[in-house]
Amino acid sequence: HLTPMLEVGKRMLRSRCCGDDDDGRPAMSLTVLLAQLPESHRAPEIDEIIRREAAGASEDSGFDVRFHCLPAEELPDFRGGEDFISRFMQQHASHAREAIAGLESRVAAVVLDWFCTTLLDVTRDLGLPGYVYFTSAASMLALLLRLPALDKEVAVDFEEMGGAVDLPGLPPVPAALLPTPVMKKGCNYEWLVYHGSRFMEAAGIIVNTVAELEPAVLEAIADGRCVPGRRVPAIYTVGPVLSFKTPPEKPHECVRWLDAQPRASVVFLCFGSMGSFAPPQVLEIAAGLERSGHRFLWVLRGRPPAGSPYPTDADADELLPEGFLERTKGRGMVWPTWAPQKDILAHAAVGGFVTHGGWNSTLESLWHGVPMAPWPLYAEQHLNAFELVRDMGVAVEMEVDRKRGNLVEAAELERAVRCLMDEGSEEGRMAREKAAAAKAACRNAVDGGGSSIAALRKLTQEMAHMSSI
Ligand SMILES: O=c1ccn([C@@H]2O[C@H](COP(=O)(O)OP(=O)(O)O[C@H]3O[C@H](CO)[C@@H](O)[C@H](O)[C@H]3O)[C@@H](O)[C@H]2O)c(=O)[nH]1
Repeated sequence: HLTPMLEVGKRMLRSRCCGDDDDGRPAMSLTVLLAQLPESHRAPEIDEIIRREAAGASEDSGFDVRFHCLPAEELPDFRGGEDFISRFMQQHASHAREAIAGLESRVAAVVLDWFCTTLLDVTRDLGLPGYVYFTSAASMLALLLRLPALDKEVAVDFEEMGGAVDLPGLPPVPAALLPTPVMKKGCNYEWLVYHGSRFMEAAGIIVNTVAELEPAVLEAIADGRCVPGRRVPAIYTVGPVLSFKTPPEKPHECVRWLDAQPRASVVFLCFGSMGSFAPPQVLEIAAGLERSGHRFLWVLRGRPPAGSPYPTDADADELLPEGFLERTKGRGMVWPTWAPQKDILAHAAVGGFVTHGGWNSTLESLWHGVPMAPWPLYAEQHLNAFELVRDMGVAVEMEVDRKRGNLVEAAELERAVRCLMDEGSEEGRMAREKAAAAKAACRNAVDGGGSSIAALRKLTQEMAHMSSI
């Protein structure tokens, strides 16, 4: 959530719509408030992002960007995860209030990550407009906006209800493809219902999507079809919000390997910041890739250690079938740790992407016109996969057995990879065409007169206007 949100902030500054001073410097600055976990629980990556951004942000955008870390608090009880972040945010509310009230510059608006809607109480008390930044697709936003009403209509678990859920702007969504906490009304369910209702109090909702990618869902939200009878906050589609760093002088090993492969010949497999598989599933993937005959670049991670959601580096020799690396030498590469996904998707040798369907990965793939085969694992990824295949047509379908821990058998992976990559595959051809059109839509959106630039401009103008009242 952090990286795209920072990028949005920088883009808002860059849009220079809050009126330039005479010397040409913009009058708008950005302060990033971070609620911190105690050091014992902090991911080192986060500290690294803060350090890097704090050092480079102002320089690379030429604007005033500051970080303000709120004092670390004792952690609320994590049992079950339910409401954890909301309670965490409640603990930080007074710190956030003090920090915002104590800022030297006049505050135009506060933008809250969508997990932090609890802090809308603070912005209301301070008389400031509170916007919500939404990190996922408009389809997920539509579901969350509709969830408080849906919750009253459906007394049982959605899973038990079976059938499909009517989500305006999308084909009926099978209940079995709803995000896990919604489907089972389990851990975090109440928390999602809570956010869905609080979104309605926001001054506006900023969404990391592109108007042209999800037109029907966005229209349904704007028309009030998700929350009948109430005025929905303005939606600002500002995506794709991707931050690109200048590639390193010495290309990454994965990129150098891709340099030696023919155009659009490699299928890339990567499963986000938290995706990893149990050893039996790894064997199925290996068998499927081997039998498909296609070239592949596979980011293989090891299971997370106890207490952490993040995978470890994989021990490829231990996990892979005997002789696999030998047999696939030359046409396959297994990368056992974090990979430079953006640079890989940008490479001309990549022709398809087997992805967990996280929204950032999806946008990165579409930005480069790479068609996908989604393999959803958790969060809202099943819904994303449904939208990518059934609505946008930028992906081919892969059968994922959700009842058996999102299992994909070797034969099914082989079929899906062939479908995505074989030259003669009609389904693959269609997905490639749609992905190419999506690429054009993404690039147009952030071009001079594009929809995302226009939305950013409108947003910053609105903020400037409100702060001057
Ligand atoms: O080896 C890797 C693995 C991941 N990435 C990057 O990590 C990010 C992953 O983001 P995303 O695809 O959104 O997946 P998650 O990290 O799983 O993101 C969470 O947040 C997303 C946005 O809300 C949701 O869509 C997801 O379901 C949720 O799991 C992307 O920028 C990738 O390029 C790498 O660079 N190298």
